[in-house]
Amino acid sequence: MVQCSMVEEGANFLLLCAIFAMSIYLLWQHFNPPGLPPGPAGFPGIGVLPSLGPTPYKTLMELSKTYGDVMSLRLGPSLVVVLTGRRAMTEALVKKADVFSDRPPMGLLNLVHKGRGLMVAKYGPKVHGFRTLLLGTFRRLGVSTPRVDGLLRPELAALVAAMDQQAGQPTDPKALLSVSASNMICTLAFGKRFDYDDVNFQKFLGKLHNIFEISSSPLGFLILHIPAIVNLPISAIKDTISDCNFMLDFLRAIVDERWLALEARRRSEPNISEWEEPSDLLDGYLRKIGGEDAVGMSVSKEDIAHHFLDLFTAGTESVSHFLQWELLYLTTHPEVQAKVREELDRVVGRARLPSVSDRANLPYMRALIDEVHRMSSFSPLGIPRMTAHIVDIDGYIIPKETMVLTSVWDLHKDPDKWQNPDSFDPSRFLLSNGQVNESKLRQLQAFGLGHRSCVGRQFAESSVFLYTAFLLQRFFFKSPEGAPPPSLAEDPGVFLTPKPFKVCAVRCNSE
Ligand code: HEM
Repeated sequence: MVQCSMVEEGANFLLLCAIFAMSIYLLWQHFNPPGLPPGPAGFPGIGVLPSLGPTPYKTLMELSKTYGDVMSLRLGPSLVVVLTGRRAMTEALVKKADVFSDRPPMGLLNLVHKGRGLMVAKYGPKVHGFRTLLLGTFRRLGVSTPRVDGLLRPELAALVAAMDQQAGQPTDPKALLSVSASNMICTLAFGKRFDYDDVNFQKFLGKLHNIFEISSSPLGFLILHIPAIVNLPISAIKDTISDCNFMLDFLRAIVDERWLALEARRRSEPNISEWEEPSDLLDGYLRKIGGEDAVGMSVSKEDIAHHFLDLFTAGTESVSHFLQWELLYLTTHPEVQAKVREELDRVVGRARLPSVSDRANLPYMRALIDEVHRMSSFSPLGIPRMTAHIVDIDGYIIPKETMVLTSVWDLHKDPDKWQNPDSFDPSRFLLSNGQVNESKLRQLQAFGLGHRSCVGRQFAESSVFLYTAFLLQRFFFKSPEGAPPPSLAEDPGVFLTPKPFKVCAVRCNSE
């Protein structure tokens, strides 16, 4: 009897061991399915997060030299695939766009949008329809044509006046550029700008800034890879959600006011097809309410508020970051500044205002703008994507719902593609005849690729061009007298900003 129960216990023990071993194997299989792209091993639960260091984009660039253009690793519990190099990015984001166009859950923004909005929504007919509506309205507003000059000039004039008030004294340009970039989005969205000292607008900007700070901070990085963190009682998270809700209320109020005006107009002029082109984005969106377009998409006032929140979060800081980097490079490279102003003086002069139609005749200025994009690479890993279903790339298997990062940093800094990649040299984008080298430009990827590429790109390009031309037509930018040269190193984060610096905007004397 005793012998029999010992045999039974032994068998049970073996069975338990077998079940345990099988569970471990299945778990391992679940987390490391066969055929994954190669990559560094990490620690259970946290993956390689601790070894990424303060500049993950640089660490990932180094790792890709060992593991290749398609690399997999774990950041926190989530499986992440990192694409490096244009070939791998085009293969995934363009050729297999239907699989690579979702966004992973982005903690805070998902909580705020609750399924609405554009930037964090899953790709499908609704996002496609909204992007089509947005791009169509941009076209009707003429954002890449001289029609946009008139729309943007009041804000450019206000920025120039604010810089004049500084009277050439050393000033950190960050706050001013941020309020101005935000006003550009207001102009585009609602056809109006706010005074820089408007109390409500200041409050709105403060909230926008807070959202950006937390998204770009290490906490933002952690939330992206361990979304459950948003449920922890962390005051910064609660504050950000309430900031987003404040911004939504601000936008809802504007949408409601304009909706009432539109309804009144509809009553007096019922035939909308006879109306003139929309005056701003909101006008274009509101005219769609109640109707359905080809993809069966209807628009509500609430959709509009959520979309506009995305336009502000995506559009304000990107343009403001760009301009901060541009001023920093112009200040530290006076020879480049002199060259771009010489071209501007020759082509536009000082007697008339620059127009987007001048862009084609200012190759050096275009090259300057592209070199600022390359050097700053302020979104060094793009905005994350997620696979919609299982897919193969280069013979590797990438499971459904895998986060995908694009190594923009590597693309812009690879010494095999760029001579002296760390030196600021706009002429790298020019041919020997002084014209822009279009094939070199195609190596840049500041605005993403495929179905989820930057929807505001044309507007961003026109505004950045007009800012550059307006400011350089009027001011010399130089470092404060006797101050050490400002650092060109980035403040690391999800989005890269320059370290705080001061600049003197001195009026050009011969106007
Ligand atoms: C210098 C300026 C800008 C840069 C460098 C930039 C860059 C980017 C990048 C890299 C993405 C992600 C693309 C991808 O996933 O492939 C993006 C998305 C986006 N951008 Fe921009 N952007 C700029 C300005 C703007 C402006 C001014 C607006 C609004 C008017 C805007 C609106 C958006 C939106 C809504 C998305 C999300 C699109 C989607 O998920 O479908 N951006 N941008």
